[in-house]
Amino acid sequence: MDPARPLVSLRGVSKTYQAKKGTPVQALTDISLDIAEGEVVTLVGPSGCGKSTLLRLLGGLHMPTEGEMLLAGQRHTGPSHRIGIVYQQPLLLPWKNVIENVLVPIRVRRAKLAPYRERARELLTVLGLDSFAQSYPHQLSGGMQQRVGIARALIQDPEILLMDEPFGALDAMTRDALTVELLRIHEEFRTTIAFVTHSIAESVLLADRVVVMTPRPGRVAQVLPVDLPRPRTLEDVNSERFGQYASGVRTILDEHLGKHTKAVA
Ligand SMILES: Nc1ncnc2c1ncn2[C@@H]1O[C@H](COP(=O)(O)OP(=O)(O)OP(=O)(O)O)[C@@H](O)[C@H]1O
Repeated sequence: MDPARPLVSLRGVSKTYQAKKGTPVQALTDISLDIAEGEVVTLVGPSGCGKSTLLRLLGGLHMPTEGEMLLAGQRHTGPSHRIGIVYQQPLLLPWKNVIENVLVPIRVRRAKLAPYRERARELLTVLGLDSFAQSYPHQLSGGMQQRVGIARALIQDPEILLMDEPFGALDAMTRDALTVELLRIHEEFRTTIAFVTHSIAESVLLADRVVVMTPRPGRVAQVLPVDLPRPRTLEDVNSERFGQYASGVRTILDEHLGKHTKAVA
């Protein structure tokens, strides 16, 4: 990481939602965080602490109430094709086949499709979906649909990939398979990733740094560097060092939450 030139920089960022009726909700307060190019940062914290809000700010989908956000040194003021987003539900268009779903962001930008078709096929191959390019979403399992969502987020070669509990709705085995897939994608493309999860194990396995957040209004409780060698595999979760990192994250969560955490091992 080159701290002198982070890809993303948040300085004193706060976010308050103004309800039409009722009291405003302060979701985040005074977040300062740098994310370096190629880095994987995972965000963990109790339910409602503002993780998704932070990701929406990074995605330019919401603006902070206070503070400053920079993307590659420029003020970050809205959505951009330089940012790919993967949600918990992939929300594929049911009337379009897999390859057309992957190409949706290109259509939305009204860019020429032809140069991206080859890229879409490459991504489907990387994600093990090459023989499903012409299939429709209802013909795919939940894990396969999420892979399409990941390919769709990668189609524009984003500088940063934002992932909001992308594997949270999947069964444990599919979740493990996709975690391995994501590690492989990161090895191959070195995409910068910000990843929200409730799983401490997932947060440690993926991360260069785990950002542990406090209960709402979310602040950064602590940033924990994870110095495990890459490439990583699922086997790594059995190592002693992995266990130490995981219990480090749990201790910080417990300090800030008591025992009321939704996080799981
Ligand atoms: N659009 C909105 N308008 C008003 N309040 C909102 C809005 N979005 C989120 N909130 C509130 O902001 C707080 C943070 O929500 P957010 O979804 O960012 O938390 P989270 O950490 O991602 O939660 P979870 O882990 O349960 O997904 C919550 O109290 C939530 O009710």
